[in-house]
Amino acid sequence: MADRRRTGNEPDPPKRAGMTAGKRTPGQPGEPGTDLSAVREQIDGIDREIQALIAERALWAHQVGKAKGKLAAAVDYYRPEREAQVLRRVVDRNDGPLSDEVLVRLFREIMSACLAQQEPLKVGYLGPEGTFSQQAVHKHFGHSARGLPLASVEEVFDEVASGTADFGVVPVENSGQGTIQSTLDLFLTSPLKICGEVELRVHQYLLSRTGRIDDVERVYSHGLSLAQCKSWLRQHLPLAEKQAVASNADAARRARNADDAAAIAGENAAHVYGLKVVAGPIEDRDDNTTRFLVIGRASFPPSGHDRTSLMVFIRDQPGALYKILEPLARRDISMNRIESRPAHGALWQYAFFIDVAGHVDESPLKDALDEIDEFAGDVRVLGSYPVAVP
Ligand SMILES: O=C(O)C(=O)C[C@]1(C(=O)O)C=C[C@@H](O)C=C1
Repeated sequence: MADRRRTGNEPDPPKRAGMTAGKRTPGQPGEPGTDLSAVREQIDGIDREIQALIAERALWAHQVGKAKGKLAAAVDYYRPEREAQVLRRVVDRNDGPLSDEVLVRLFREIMSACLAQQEPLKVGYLGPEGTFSQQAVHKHFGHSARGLPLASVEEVFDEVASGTADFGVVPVENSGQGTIQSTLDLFLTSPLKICGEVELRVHQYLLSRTGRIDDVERVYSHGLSLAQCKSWLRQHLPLAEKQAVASNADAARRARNADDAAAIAGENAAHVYGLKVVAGPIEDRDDNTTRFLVIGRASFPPSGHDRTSLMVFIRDQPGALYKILEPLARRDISMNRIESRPAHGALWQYAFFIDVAGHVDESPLKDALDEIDEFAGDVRVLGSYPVAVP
């Protein structure tokens, strides 16, 4: 490819050319039927159009960058609310044959590449490479973002807070195992904001060097992954020793060093660590899904379909929680999560993590929070962010 680095002085993006000449749709009169070379000619023509349109879109996205003015860094060009709106429109327009998920993935990659024209985003996650957290980074930010594998979820918080990473992606709950308390607790002392959520269907695989189940005497994995495959393990490897380690990728690394060991991890860990798939998917529930939060240093405007995470400190007094929840209920604001954790620093005080529908800058949530602030106090908004697009 020719070097087309941006100087900021490029001409305005070109006017759209009409590009549908000669295009046919399968099943319509005049289409080439099953004549292979004629069908491929159609595909070649469409590819030319797609490529020209992607290039044109990239020019416009760069123009948007210029419209935003001279900003400090790549992170300032990122607009999660706008990306969510673009993706929701993709889903609304979709009449098949490709699934919503596939089209969303393709458009995310296009936006990711468009944004990286300014400079790729740096996104911290629980490493090493090959973890589900890394998959969540790719799902949300596309492959043009630069992933920073870190040693712990705590380190992800630290690197985002210090500015080394623009954003971080941290696991917060699993459909079968519930909330990951250790992640929630980090919000108690962190100033960071939640600016997105990612839902990832998690498929677990048993991986080993030999690929033979009869060789397996030890199984390594993250504690949560072992729990997600408990029945399968009981049925197929009842005698093997189960050992919880820091991450699934760490498990894969260990399995690489011994013929009698196996790891439970995502299928891509097999490629990253040179292991064979013994069995999979082996998760007990076929809807096994992990929800991740995107953490950053800034708040973003509404996208039209948002969720807000609140942290509420409650003293041990009658009706304290009711006073917080009543203004929400009276306004029909739906609440899809409430979780209590001991508040750090004071004995028998609790922090409630509450997820509600809506954005803090919009009614009715804004009015409810104003009322709660006046009467109940001690409510921290962890962030308002677009509801995950599939
Ligand atoms: O619309 C914007 O603000 C853009 O910067 C363009 C664009 C896109 O490619 O559509 C790129 C990055 C942003 O995160 C959101 C959208």
